[in-house]
Amino acid sequence: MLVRNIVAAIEGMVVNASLDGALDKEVLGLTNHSAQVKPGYVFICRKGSKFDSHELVPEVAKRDPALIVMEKVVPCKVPHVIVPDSRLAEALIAAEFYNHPYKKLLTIGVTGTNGKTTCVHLFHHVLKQLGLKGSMLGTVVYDILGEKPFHADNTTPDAIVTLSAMAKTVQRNGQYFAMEVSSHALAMKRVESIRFDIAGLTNITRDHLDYHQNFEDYVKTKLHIFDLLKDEGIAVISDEYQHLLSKKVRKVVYGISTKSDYKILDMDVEKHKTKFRFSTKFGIFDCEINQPGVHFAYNASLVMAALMEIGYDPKAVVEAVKTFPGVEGRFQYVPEASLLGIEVVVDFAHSPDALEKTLITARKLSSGRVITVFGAGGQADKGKRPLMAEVVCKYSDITIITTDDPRGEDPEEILRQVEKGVIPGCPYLLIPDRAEAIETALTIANRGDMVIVAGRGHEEYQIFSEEKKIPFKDADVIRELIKKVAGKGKDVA
Ligand SMILES: CC(=O)N[C@H]1[C@@H](OP(=O)(O)OP(=O)(O)OC[C@H]2O[C@@H](n3ccc(=O)[nH]c3=O)[C@H](O)[C@@H]2O)O[C@H](CO)[C@@H](O)[C@@H]1O[C@H](C)C(=O)N[C@@H](C)C(=O)N[C@H](CCC(=O)O)C(=O)O
Ligand SMILES: Nc1ncnc2c1ncn2[C@@H]1O[C@H](COP(=O)(O)OP(=O)(O)OP(=O)(O)O)[C@@H](O)[C@H]1O
Repeated sequence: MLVRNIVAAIEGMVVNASLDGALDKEVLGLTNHSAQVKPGYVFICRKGSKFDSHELVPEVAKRDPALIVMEKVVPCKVPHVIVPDSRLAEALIAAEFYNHPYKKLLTIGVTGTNGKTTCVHLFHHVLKQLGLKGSMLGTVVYDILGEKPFHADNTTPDAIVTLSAMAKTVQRNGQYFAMEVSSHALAMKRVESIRFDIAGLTNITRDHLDYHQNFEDYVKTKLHIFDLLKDEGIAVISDEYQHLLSKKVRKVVYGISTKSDYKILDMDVEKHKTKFRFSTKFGIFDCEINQPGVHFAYNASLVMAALMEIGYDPKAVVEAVKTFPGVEGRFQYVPEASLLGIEVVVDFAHSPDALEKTLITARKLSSGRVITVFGAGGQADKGKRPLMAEVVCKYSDITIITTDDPRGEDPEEILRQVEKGVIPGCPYLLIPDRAEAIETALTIANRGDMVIVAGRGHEEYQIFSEEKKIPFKDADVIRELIKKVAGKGKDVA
């Protein structure tokens, strides 16, 4: 690919350019990080939250890049263009450089406050069961066809990483690409040049109001996913939120209400699964998903409605969902809890709505009390902290407020902000040390009680600050603490 093709991809937005003799130069790669610039690369400057890489233009210019894309003028002698929005330019350039790979794939994007990971893993699982090959990107894992799965920092990577992963999927004869699309990604234009066959919205409830100006802005940002549909693409949305989608698109509604095209009937939440009947234009099917809770029936319905709607065999889709093992840290039982005669569940719930859905499930399944251990993450929506405590108190017999990932904030101050939401009269404890908080829950639990350890799910490290990351996986810590508490001869009778 030549520099002229890259410049053509952003033609409408270039406000100034210095391209003498550069247009026929070969482009060998793209990057937005200075350390990765090699001769022949396009370097895209970005102003970030910590750093503005325009400052590095003089240094990068010495490495013979094919082109530098900037948002403001930094004098330099290498070919460069000035654009008003370098993140948008990055998205357009990446699509061009990787030859618009989304056109050759069944592309699936799922947004929503909660449930994205579950839905995307489920799409990946079902499509593989149906005999297709493809890739998946999300919070827990990036599983790119032909590569070893790995965990990455971002739920949704930048445009260069995403489009490169899509291109590899095409090269390796993959047929689909399923990805979580966070609201940050939509706002930062990481998926702006991708077009989806299926765009799903699980729900929009309180979260991320540190980043988005207000709830209206958050909703608007999430709904933008539906502007990114292919011509024949479908918008899959639950009955509760379908009224928000006024845009003229092929809308597929799922849920329990009569407004639903794909309707959930007769739901039955059991210890390890949720059973329901699914009424569709293809008939009524007996469905189940191996995770307990109404919310998981909703996630399964999004996936089934989407795949049935685009032509996959409904029976095969329903059967494939039944074999889904679930996602680590999403209503995950710790089997060793039977040593204490109790149930212990690890769940990634870290927003008021996710906590509510999880604790409603816990209340239904517990034959005894519900004891909840949770905290709030640092450097994230502070307004949700007391709301989380309110929900936990409402559904728990005992609330234990502890530390999540403080990410540079004072853990004790976060605890105090969470505590403000405690409903007067609710029994609660403040135990800053997470292991101690979990041990306390295990110690005070009686036979038949259920302990919910919420907030960190699959996560392997507790992040106190950029410098201080401590290995801490809730499920592993719980296993060790169960042995310790059982070893002390806790009477479970
Ligand atoms: C606040 C935020 O969104 N940060 C993201 C962003 O970093 P940034 O632009 O702020 O980076 P920066 O460090 O200020 O640097 C600015 C620019 O300088 C460049 N740079 C920097 C240093 C250098 O030596 N040379 C250089 O060229 C960087 O490559 C970057 O282009 O761009 C990085 C690369 O694309 C992201 O990894 C990083 O995500 C961080 C990890 C993050 O926490 N993001 C959160 C807010 C986020 O996006 N979360 C959502 C999920 C939320 C959810 O659903 O729970 C997500 O999709 O991950
Ligand atoms: N449809 C849903 N509605 C409400 N809560 C849900 C739903 N699905 C899952 N949850 C809750 O949200 C938690 C996170 O689920 P999941 O990882 O699937 O969502 P996510 O959108 O990927 O979250 P994040 O953006 O924080 O990574 C679960 O552990 C569960 O408590």
